[in-house]
Amino acid sequence: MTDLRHYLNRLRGYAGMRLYAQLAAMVALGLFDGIGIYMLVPMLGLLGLLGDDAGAGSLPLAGDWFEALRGLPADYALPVLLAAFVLVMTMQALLQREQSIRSARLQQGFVRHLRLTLYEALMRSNWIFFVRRRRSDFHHLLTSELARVSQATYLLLQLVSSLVFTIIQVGIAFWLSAKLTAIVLVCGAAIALVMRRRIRRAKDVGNRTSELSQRYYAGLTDHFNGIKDIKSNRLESSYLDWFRALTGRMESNFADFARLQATTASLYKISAAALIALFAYLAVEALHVGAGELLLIVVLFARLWPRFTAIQSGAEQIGSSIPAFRSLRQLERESAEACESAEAEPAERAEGLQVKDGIACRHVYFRYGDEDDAEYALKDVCLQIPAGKMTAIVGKSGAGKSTLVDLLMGLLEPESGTVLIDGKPALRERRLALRHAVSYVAQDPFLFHDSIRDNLLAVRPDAGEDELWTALRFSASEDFVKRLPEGLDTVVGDRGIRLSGGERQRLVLARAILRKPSILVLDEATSALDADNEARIQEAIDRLKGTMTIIVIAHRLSTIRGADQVVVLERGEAIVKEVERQGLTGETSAGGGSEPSAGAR
Ligand SMILES: Nc1ncnc2c1ncn2[C@@H]1O[C@H](COP(=O)(O)OP(=O)(O)OP(=O)(O)O)[C@@H](O)[C@H]1O
Repeated sequence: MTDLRHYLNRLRGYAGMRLYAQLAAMVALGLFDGIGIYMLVPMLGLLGLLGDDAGAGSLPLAGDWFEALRGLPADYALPVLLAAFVLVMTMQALLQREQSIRSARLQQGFVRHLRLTLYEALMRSNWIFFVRRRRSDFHHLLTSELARVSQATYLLLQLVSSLVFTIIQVGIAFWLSAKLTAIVLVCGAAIALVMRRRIRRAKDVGNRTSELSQRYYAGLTDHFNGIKDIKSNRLESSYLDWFRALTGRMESNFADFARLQATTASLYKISAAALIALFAYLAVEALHVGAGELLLIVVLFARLWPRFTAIQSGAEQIGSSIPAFRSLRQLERESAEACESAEAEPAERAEGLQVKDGIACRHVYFRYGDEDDAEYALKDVCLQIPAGKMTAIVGKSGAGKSTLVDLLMGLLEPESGTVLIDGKPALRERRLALRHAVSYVAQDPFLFHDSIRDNLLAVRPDAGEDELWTALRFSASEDFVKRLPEGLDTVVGDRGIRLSGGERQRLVLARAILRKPSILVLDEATSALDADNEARIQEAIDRLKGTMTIIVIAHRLSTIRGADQVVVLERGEAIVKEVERQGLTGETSAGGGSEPSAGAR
């Protein structure tokens, strides 16, 4: 119930007055429909299908109309009534059309609002939020779960419309015959009470649907990301088995829901038949109701009963979709808690913070888990990254190199200790401003499924053709891009799959340089290059020294040869080595682990 309340509040908050206008239109539609039915009896009377005493004369209000119609010349009465009937029905149809369009707009607008709010909250979340979560869950929520919420919104609007319609028609029926309507309503209420349990069962099915589709998305994302490993290790059959089992569970879950709905529909049909029999018996034998009144009540309830069924089935479906809204809300709440920038960055700050002296760590501790016994990835790290110089970070795999770089770039916050930018603590605002000035080239370079040109322009849309080629030249990519059949307009494929690892790395490096950063961070950025290309890039990076702060994570000695200082990390602890200008010799292995011969902590 709480989830439903939150959902309704959210819908009301989004739609505001539009929701009440929709409700008013629904009321008007119900009234028009009721008037249309009400006109049936005078019509049938004028057609001579009902006897005088059993016709409109016995109905409230209709008697006056009927008399007025009878006052008209005989040739005009029926055409006037029929024309009025067509007019009422036309107005109802036009209003219905307008209401359907507005309802669809409201539904789509609401779903877009949810989509946008969640996407924005995710985009504004800090890095640790992403580190601790599965990416496929975001896809799942933003696609499949949102589609379920969209469906629930559609059904909710239908349900409200059915409810309004039903209430109005029941009101009319009451007015026509309070006794008969009371009988039908008592039976209806008894049935609704019995059916309540079925809505709860629908909710259980909905919970299972959320859980299964989340697994489905997570599995698919993992499998297609790792498809090369699967194919090369001939693991297809075990993944197929997993897929068969999960889709089997999804199928039976869906079948459960279909069974639930079909049973509900048949229960309603059976009870409708029993009710009509009881109703006819009581009307004729006990209450001695007139033919006109009986006809109207039968018409009304014949139209209303399917609405009861629709209300029940709509409530079941909404019940089964509400868990999707709950998951959405939960992620929204969690990402709001992890929000690092509440509002859009002012344009002037997009320039980025220019680091003059350097970035420093003072007794920095960091760990990924928030449990007490979680291992520290960085322990008591003290170091200074001087501005305009090149610092290399080396160490064994898992020593904490990427974590340290993430802290220096302001992506992560230390658990204790301080990161200082030009001697001032790197508080949130400064960290965000710093990131505008950073270009980061990851270990696993990422390219969008787009042309090379668009991949480059993604970081600097205003860059001219000359600047693109200069950046490509810098990263030793010019030759291979020129050789591609469509040059800069060649589409690189999903994550750049149509290029070799080394080509991808060089393009990402070109993109990083194109941004003209004041801090360039290279995380094993040349690991996939051959010696020749690496040497060319190394020379280019050497030429950058003095113009920007360069931080490189490296395994190869060749990569750190030009560094001004080397930070050796070992199990999260850092040792800093000043390097003689002539470069590093074999005394320090880039794999880390050797004792420092000089340095400061
Ligand atoms: N997302 C994460 N969640 C939990 N622990 C993590 C996460 N990322 C890294 N770690 C842990 O933090 C420690 C440091 O990892 P980090 O990636 O910084 O090492 P690294 O020196 O960059 O390694 P490599 O050279 O293999 O990339 C490791 O023990 C690692 O297991």
